[in-house]
Amino acid sequence: MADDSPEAPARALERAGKLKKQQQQEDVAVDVAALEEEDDRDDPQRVWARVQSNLEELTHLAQKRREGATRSRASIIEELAADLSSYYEFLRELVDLFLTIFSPHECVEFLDASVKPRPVVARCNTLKARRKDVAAALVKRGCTVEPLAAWSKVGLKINRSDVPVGATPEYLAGWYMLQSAASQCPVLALDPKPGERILELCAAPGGKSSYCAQLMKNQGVLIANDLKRDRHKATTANLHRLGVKIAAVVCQDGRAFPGVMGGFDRVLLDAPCTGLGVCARDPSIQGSRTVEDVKKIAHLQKELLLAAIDSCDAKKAGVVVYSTCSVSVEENEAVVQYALDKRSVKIVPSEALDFARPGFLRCGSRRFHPSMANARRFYPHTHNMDGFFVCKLRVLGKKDKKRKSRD
Ligand SMILES: C[S@@+](CC[C@H](N)C(=O)[O-])C[C@H]1O[C@@H](n2cnc3c(N)ncnc32)[C@H](O)[C@@H]1O
Repeated sequence: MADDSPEAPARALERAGKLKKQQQQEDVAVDVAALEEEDDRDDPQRVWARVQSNLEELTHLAQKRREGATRSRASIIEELAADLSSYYEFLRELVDLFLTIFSPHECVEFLDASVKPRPVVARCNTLKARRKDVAAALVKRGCTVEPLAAWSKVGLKINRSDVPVGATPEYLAGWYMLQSAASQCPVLALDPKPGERILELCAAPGGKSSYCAQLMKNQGVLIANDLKRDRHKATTANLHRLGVKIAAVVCQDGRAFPGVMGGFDRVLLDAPCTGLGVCARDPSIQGSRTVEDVKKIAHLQKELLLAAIDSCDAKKAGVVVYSTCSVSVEENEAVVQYALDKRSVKIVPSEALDFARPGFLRCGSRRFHPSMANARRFYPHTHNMDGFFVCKLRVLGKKDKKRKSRD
């Protein structure tokens, strides 16, 4: 029966008000639940647990399918990539890129090692001191040191130090340079000899150039070139401190270098790159580098590599070493393959670097020359070194080879 008493409108209003309030409370309750759910999903512990369970599921996918599981490999990888991106704070597109290089399990190992610092390494400068003297001086200053590795005669790993090792009197006197283990490898591949003409095309701040001068025993000619004038002060200061007497510091765009000087016995191209192998040193890389950056820089790297080859003395079968501190295939194997297609060069082994992983012969739909196995890849999770790529080329003849097929 309809309520037509005088109080009816007031009661109806009150009822409506109560209903509205109840509805609002329910809405808030729903939102809080949704937020809690979302927070829980992003909770690092839960994300990590999901990563582990997805890796487990991928390992036993066939068996799980037989037992009735219905998730596809693609959907597991999709969730894994999203979780890895949130857990390690890498852009999602970078995680996708790493998943084209590594298996899912290895990708997790790589990311985990990538965000942890690498050991501090002193490269002893044999132009001024012996390794045992450097070691003794550092120990006296409260450092704990050990030889870097069997492949290095000059590296010292500094495990603990009570003093800033970049400011000791021995450092200032040029007895050693702080240089990561991986950074020393391109120079070992180049193998410069006393009396030779050596070019480093992208040399600032001079870490690798000074190592070249050391192996050349300060005999020969060393050109340390870099595009960026503001970086030259650091190069000059380092070369001076380390007692290098054979270097000229030059400021040219490396792409135009063959028009400036040529006829070098060996050329090192330690190319500008995205730095995807050295994220621990610069954490901003993981949240800012994009796949578009990789493409752009690969274009520059190809131009620089052709210029490095053209700066060599083709008659003397010159040597070019190409290196980057990136792990992307686009900046490494693809750049070298471009040079193989455009110039008369072949990839040769870098014997000193046998311990590292071989370059890729394929990645996704890309195929590379079989000799790419002579290139070397270094990773934080396998070698406790920066992510690096090193490839040694021998120049076979004059430029502009028009290849029809890969031989
Ligand atoms: C990876 S760093 C070189 C590090 C150096 N080899 C060392 O060991 O100390 C790359 C260098 O390339 C230089 N660079 C960038 N574009 C260049 C270009 N077009 N020509 C020459 N140098 C360039 C940058 O200024 C940067 O110093």
